[in-house]
Amino acid sequence: MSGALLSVQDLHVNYGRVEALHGVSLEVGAGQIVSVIGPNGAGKTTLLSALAGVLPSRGAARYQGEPLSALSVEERVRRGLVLVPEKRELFGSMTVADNLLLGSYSRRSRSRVKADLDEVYQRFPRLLERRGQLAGTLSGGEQQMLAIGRALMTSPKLLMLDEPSLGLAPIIVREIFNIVESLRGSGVTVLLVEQNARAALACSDHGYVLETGDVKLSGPAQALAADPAVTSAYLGGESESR
Ligand SMILES: Nc1ncnc2c1ncn2[C@@H]1O[C@H](COP(=O)(O)OP(=O)(O)OP(=O)(O)O)[C@@H](O)[C@H]1O
Repeated sequence: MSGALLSVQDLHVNYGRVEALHGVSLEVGAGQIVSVIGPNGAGKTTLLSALAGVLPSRGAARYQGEPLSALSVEERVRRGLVLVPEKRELFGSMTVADNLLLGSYSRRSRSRVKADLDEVYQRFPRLLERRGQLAGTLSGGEQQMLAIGRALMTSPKLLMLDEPSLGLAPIIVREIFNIVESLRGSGVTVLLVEQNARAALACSDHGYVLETGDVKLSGPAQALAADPAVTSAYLGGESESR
């Protein structure tokens, strides 16, 4: 894919002497939703942490055509490469509104912050209702919405979501994936890491299967969801159309 927003080639990441990613390559085109699916320990979180710059890596990754290695963690965020981590990392003793405002800490214009906040509340009416509530007292699904909402306050171009469905009831998972899908219409590109392969592939354009630090399969999400190797390992043995 030429002109990809993110292009990763032969990415290696080590934890000490143990290599966790053995040369991962992937591309994310502007406006796409791209999923990385795979089992526990496959290296999904490691991949996103390396792309966010919080883990050192080797290989060639380019974001907006520029070598990622030249960009600090802060510079990546400033340019719109934003990670919503698996553990959500909210400030539990601060209110919903204050957590959201923390996402806009680098913004100078108050009117822009206000506009972004209004947009987040429009997308997540539940956060508006609970704006004065302490983040630590929210349900798991609400906390995930807050984590995504806080990331949206940074005006991301490429939002990297690490297992947004983790620990959530199926009905809430559907709500979260509807939100992810709605981001496409807002010009936000998404790189989604998920163990819930069915839900992830159903809302994605393209998918990669990561196993023990290697990309084992990749292709259009619909084709992957119908691939017997994927259905037997990740989709409970049945192929299902979108
Ligand atoms: N801080 C660490 N130190 C040493 N090894 C680590 C560390 N973090 C992860 N690993 C190892 O790296 C490999 C990839 O882990 P990673 O957390 O990236 O997988 P994952 O696909 O995100 O799994 P999960 O879905 O369980 O979060 C695993 O073998 C894991 O044990």
